[in-house]
Amino acid sequence: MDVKRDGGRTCSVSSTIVPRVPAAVLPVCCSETRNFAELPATPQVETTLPTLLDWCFADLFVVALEADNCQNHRMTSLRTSFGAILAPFLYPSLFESAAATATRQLPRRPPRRTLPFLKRCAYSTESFSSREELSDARSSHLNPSPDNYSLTPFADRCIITVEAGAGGHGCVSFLREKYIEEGPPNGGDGGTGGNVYIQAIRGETSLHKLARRRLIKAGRGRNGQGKMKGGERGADVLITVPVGTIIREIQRHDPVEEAERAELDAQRWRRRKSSKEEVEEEEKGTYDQSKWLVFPGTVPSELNRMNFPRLPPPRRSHLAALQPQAPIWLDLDKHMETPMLLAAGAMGGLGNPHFITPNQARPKMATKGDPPLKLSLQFELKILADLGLVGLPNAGKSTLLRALSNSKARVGNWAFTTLQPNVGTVVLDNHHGRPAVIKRRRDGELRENFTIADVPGLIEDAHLDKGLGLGFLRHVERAAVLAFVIDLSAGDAVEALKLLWKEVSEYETVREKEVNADTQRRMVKYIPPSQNQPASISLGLESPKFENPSIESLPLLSSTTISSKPWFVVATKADLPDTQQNYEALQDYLARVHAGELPHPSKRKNAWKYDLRSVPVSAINAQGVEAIPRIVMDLLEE
Ligand SMILES: Nc1nc2c(ncn2[C@@H]2O[C@H](COP(=O)(O)OP(=O)(O)OP(=O)(O)O)[C@@H](O)[C@H]2O)c(=O)[nH]1
Ligand SMILES: [Mg+2]
Repeated sequence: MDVKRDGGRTCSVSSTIVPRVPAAVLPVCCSETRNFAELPATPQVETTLPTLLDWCFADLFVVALEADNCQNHRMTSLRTSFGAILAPFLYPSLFESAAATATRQLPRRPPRRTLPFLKRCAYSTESFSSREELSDARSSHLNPSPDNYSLTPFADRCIITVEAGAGGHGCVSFLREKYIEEGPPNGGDGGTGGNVYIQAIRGETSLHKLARRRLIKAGRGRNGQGKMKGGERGADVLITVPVGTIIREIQRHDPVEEAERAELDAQRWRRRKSSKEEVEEEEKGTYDQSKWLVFPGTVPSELNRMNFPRLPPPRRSHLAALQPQAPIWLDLDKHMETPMLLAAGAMGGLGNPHFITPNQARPKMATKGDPPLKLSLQFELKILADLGLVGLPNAGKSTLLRALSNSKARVGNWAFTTLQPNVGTVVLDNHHGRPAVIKRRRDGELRENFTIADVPGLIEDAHLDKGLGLGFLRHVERAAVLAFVIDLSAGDAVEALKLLWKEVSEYETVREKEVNADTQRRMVKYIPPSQNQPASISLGLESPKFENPSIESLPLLSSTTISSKPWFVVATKADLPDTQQNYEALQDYLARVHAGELPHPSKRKNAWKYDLRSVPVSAINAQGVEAIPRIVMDLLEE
């Protein structure tokens, strides 16, 4: 163990050997009763553990713990450095005796579970007047009762029908003025329907608001009016989704596309007509109630005599060019500053002035607004957290999340306490303006925080959809770094790690198959000549069509596979007795995997094993967790 002294003012102890002593006591004692001058005089001395413990435990507890209002700067610096390293679990026997001594000597002090001076990330000390209060607050925060949690509504999948606004109808109207008995037509066009936009924004964390709605419909355009007044546009709709949402099209009903197809068929049909009369006959339109509006009060006999022109060709609004190509496949993995058009509103109908012909100066018909584009979309949220926690049920993932962030995830001593993912944010500067870890993002921006996703526990055969694990593994699939949370008190840690990797690796295989199937789906498709055509036409020579030759982008090949992500192990419950050997075995295993002596637990070839680290923590006491932000920051850069 190295004891470093810096001019007798500050002191730090660094060691891989962690003494089993009440961490609250040790540094405080040192600073209060014995000046640092009493530490061995050489700047860096090798000192034996018993020596240090003797020195610390001589008779110093009472004084130290009573000194609650101590402002000693040295003590503060000591707190941090000792607090960061003292994880009293590797020497249970020493701890037993030390703790017993401490308990004997402390006068009338209720036993405390947590250590008062240990700093926990993102946990402000300012709101607590005394250290005891702070200790109690931390204790209840990290070891809460099962009903002390906040449950935010959460949904990560939903299927929704999105409908753009229908067009408003055109108007049949004539000018009416004094002395003008039969004025010219002046019916306005119908308004265009509202558009549906989508935007991924950072603040959202769940799709539950969308899931409740089922149908999202933009406003219908208003009908045109007399005096050439065009109808008002329909109201637009904006769908906001969390960053990390994937949108897939399941079904589409595009009336304009159908009309275009019908129009194309009709054109071909006309081209083949032999006699001119037949073509002329065809040029004349017929009354179709779903397409035409006639002047109010027109009786059926009059309707029969009316000459309806051919319907105008199908139209799309100019905005439709900005719509994503069909079939929609969007991966909104970045915050969007501006919304993106999902479905453009339908065009409004035409007013009666559009149908003036030399033979018909006062047309008594207008067209109805176009029906809207309807899309059935599947939304899937894959949380984009920086760190994903993977662990067996009851391993202590949620407690770890609470220890690192201000999350109020549910904690309970039974499996499957967590039923939905929780995302916590670790503020690196601890809200004090001084960054605990200074790291920059790739774009040069200072990294002030990182996010952690705690997902329900995995069980054996989770990849066969047992338990809750598989459904939620997609949330860690997108995490930049993975933390495998292993309970040291629950049997062989190495076996637990292998089991977790097996499930993760199986899930990866399932995902790869999905991607391959998707690639197949997006291959160029041969479409035989339209089946709607009359038999006589389809017999003719028709050039085959190829649908979507290059419109659709292929699935993201750049997304890193799970096994190639950087990972580390968080060994929890290290405060419990008899966990030391288990941890040592785990460390040994990781070292051998790193050295290439043992295969990677995922059994995959290009799996990441460059800097395999393990952190022993006691999340319930917030011990050892300080090392995690640093490791995550290092690995995020990989
Ligand atoms: N002694 C000790 N107990 C711990 C520690 N961390 C968690 N626990 C306890 O372990 C139990 C399970 O903790 P959780 O955080 O709910 O575990 P989990 O992995 O989130 O469990 P699931 O959500 O069911 O997957 C709780 O009773 C915690 O108090 C620790 O470091 N030391
Ligand atoms: Mg949990």
